[in-house]
Amino acid sequence: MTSRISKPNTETDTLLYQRLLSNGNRHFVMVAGAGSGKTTSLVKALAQVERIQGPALRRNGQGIACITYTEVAVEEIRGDVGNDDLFHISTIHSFLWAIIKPFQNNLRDWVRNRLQEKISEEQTKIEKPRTREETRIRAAENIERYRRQLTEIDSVQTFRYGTGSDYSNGVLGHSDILKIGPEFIAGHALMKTVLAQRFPIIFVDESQDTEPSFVNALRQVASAIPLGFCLGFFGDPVQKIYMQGAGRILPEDGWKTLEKPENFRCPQAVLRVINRIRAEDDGLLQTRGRHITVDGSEVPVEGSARVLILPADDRRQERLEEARCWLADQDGDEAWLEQDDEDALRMLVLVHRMAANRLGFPNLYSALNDRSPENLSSGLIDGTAWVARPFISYILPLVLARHERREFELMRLLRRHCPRLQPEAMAFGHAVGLLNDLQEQVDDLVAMLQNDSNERIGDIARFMKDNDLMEFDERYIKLINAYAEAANPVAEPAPNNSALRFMQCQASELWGYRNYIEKLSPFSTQQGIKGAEFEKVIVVVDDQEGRTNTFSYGKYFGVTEPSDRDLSNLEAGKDSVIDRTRRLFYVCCSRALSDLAVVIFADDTAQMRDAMLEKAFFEPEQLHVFN
Ligand SMILES: Nc1ncnc2c1ncn2[C@@H]1O[C@H](COP(=O)(O)OP(=O)(O)OP(=O)(O)O)[C@@H](O)[C@H]1O
Repeated sequence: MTSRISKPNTETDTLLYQRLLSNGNRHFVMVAGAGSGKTTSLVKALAQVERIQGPALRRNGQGIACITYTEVAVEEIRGDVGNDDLFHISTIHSFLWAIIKPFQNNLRDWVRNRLQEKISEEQTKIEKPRTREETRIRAAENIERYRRQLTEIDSVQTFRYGTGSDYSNGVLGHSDILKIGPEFIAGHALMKTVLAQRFPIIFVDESQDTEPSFVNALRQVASAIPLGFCLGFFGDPVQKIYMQGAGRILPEDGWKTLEKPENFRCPQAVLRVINRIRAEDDGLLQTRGRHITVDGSEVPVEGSARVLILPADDRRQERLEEARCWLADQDGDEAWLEQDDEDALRMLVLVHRMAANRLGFPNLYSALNDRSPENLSSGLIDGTAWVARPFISYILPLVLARHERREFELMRLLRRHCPRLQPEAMAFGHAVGLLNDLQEQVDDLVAMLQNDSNERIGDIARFMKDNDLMEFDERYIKLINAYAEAANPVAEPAPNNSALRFMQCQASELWGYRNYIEKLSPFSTQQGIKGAEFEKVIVVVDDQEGRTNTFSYGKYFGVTEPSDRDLSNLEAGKDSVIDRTRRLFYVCCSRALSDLAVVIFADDTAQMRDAMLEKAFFEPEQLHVFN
């Protein structure tokens, strides 16, 4: 990661400082293209405020809030400004949660109303004459569940924030927080005052993808408190990649619009490509490009931008590796083969499933994703799914510690998790014998989790339970028993068998999964890398493997027929799958600091080449077809 804070000031930075220090209306919208230094302006402004107003703000117990879209982006900003607690840098969700958490009674009321609302929705389904019998039965079951939850929430002590909602156990999910936060801010005058007092400056980065309801709630705070409070949005409408994002933020009267014409990140070859991509959208043409200092003078970096078109057959994984070898060979640059260095190379895939296939955990992915409950599917992505947690936080680290002979870590993990090492259990036993037994069992575990082992995840869980190596909760014990009793592998995914399907996966799949969530692999999703930058970027385009309703590279490049719905959206000037895919492609291509390669898997490689020639984003000699 390059340090943003030390970059020279631009004219816009100076305008922004002046605005922040003024006594009048300080609200603003900064809008500019990729790599134009919006986040840089943001972190420099944070540092400037800290220098000038920091002591006073600290004395008053106040802070500066900086809200952005992904954890990656939070880390990027933290990397620049450090961990100064004057700055409250967070994702939208954690920001909202920090604000609403103290209002526990209001949260309980909200959940009660939400459940009543859900009951009425299900009731309406039942009452509709054309509703199918099956749906009616399911709706009745849901009503019963919601009614039960209504009684259970009364005994919830405190509500917490988790990945998926589980009201009975006091857990509010991502989507709840996004609803509650803006509602609370917009609906309570006191909340607005408290918010502005606690954070006299609120910056929102990646504002194009921020929930409109949250943007509106903040607008309301800004109108209610025109002076002494500063609301600043930083964004680029052409980088909006989430359906629900606010897009372009229109300034209110008195707000200032700040623009930045240059791109500081991309080398010339990439800048030409992204300018051509953008020409089909708002036509903004960025200038300059990345420069480096050579012999004391600033020179532009040329970089590279290539397209590799490969057949979409069942050898994709090998073909991607071959493509990387080809690039390394062409450039005489081994960095194309990089596996570990996060900043050197990133391969951007459209959906997590593509990474799962390539990293060797396709079944585990399918078990927790396909038709699975929301808490498992979202927990799959960040490693917090309850079925996976013991493996990620204890079992795999234990095996690694043993394998790598890190005895201290091994003991630390066992002391923390193994019931046999708890003081009350130790009081009656023979410590040396116990430790020897434990060592042997951990060795067995290492063998069971080897790549060529045939053990299933459920076998590992049973081993842990039978040998009292870990304390499982009741839900997990039920699952282990269900695994032991299930004679055959589950064939069809269904919401109630995801956890069992997870148990039935090969245990060795856990390693690829761990690499993925611990970010030890060079893969990221195309949506997950907003705000970030890497020396080399490989954008993997594969419509077959990464089928989604939201994006279609085939339609965007013109090799897949648009549907009637796409055509009518286009005709009506509505946001279409083509617009969305273009914006995603723009975001991906604009991440490269030096070299960009777009690897396209195509059914018909010649047709794809023609389509890319027609689009004319890349120089014709930079299109390479491999059959
Ligand atoms: N004034 C500047 N002079 C030189 N380099 C700069 C300047 N401003 C930003 N940069 C560099 O340009 C790159 C892009 O900056 P930054 O990430 O802030 O842009 P951004 O507009 O937020 O990008 P995006 O919207 O594409 O995520 C970074 O490597 C940053 O260090």
